[in-house]
Amino acid sequence: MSSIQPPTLSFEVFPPQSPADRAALLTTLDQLRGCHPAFVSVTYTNHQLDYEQATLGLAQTVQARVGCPVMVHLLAAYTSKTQVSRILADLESLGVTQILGLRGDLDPGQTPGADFPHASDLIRFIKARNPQFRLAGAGYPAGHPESPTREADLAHLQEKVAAGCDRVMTQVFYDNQQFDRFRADCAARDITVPILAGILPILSRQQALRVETDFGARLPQPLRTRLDRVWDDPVAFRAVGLDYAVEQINDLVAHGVAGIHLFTLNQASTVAAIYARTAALFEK
Ligand SMILES: NC(=O)C1=CN([C@@H]2O[C@H](COP(=O)(O)OP(=O)(O)OC[C@H]3O[C@@H](n4cnc5c(N)ncnc54)[C@H](O)[C@@H]3O)[C@@H](O)[C@H]2O)C=CC1
Ligand SMILES: Nc1nc(=O)c2c([nH]1)NC[C@@H]1CN(c3ccc(C(=O)N[C@@H](CCC(=O)O)C(=O)O)cc3)CN21
Repeated sequence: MSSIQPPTLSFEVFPPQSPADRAALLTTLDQLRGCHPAFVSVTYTNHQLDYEQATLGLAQTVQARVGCPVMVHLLAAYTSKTQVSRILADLESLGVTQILGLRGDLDPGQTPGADFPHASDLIRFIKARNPQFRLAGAGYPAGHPESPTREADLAHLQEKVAAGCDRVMTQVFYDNQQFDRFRADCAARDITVPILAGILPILSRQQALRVETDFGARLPQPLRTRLDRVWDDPVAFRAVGLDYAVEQINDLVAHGVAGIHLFTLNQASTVAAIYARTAALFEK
């Protein structure tokens, strides 16, 4: 008998911006309920939205509709200590116990605040104020685009873990060997917390271009070749992207990944397509 734990399966959703988007999201949440997620994460990537209303509002909806634990994203760069303290109190009253502590993307038109220059500063602050929260931090299999070296980036990740993260969630990636190297590098630095692999299926041409420019991911040549062949056929393109994500997940699980975190982009059809082909791999 193998005593190896099956990996966890978790999902990311984001606050909708229109009534039509909200309706689609609710369908997605109903779909997620049937996937028995270990948790669902709720982003805050749009600074135009009110955090309490958008992220905390959606956190409540997920709790009610999916019935699983929620992890909220909290961004350090534009948030003050006073705001974080208020948000932590709100999270406590909502029963949300998990936080992904990020610096977040910098907006060229907006000067970041001085309280939390890096994610580790936010994570340390939360742990000191409220140790019962479970914190996660972001990891970069390809290295963070702003980091001078991969080494520097790993040192910063180590700092986040020392500050109190009990899990690492990776940036999207398409090269599993890169992920395996990242895992080995983490282990060599005594980063022993579970590393959850962030998976974003490439379902459109726009997405293929975007993951490289915005997220610093590299598309390996075999994937490029497969996408190139269907470049002008959106339906076939989507099928290739889904196939690749399923292959990627299978291979990561075969290599003992701690968990898969699927970026759903709030699309029920994406969740359904991936889950139908991978459900047996995960803990229930
Ligand atoms: N993975 C995810 O789910 C999401 C990720 N993001 C990412 O958030 C990124 C930044 O957030 P985090 O990774 O949480 O930020 P971070 O603060 O850990 O790292 C940001 C950059 O600063 C560097 N850095 C970290 N600590 C440092 C220190 N003490 N001294 C000098 N440099 C240091 C890092 O190496 C990296 O280049 C964005 O660029 C974006 O990629 C944003 C939303 C969601
Ligand atoms: N640098 C960075 N910023 C992030 O916000 C971020 C990451 N990395 N990595 C992990 C996840 C992935 N995120 C993503 C991934 C894709 C889209 C995206 O393609 N959005 C579509 C709209 C989707 C829709 O509304 O259906 C877009 O065209 O912007 C958005 C956020 C957010 N997270």
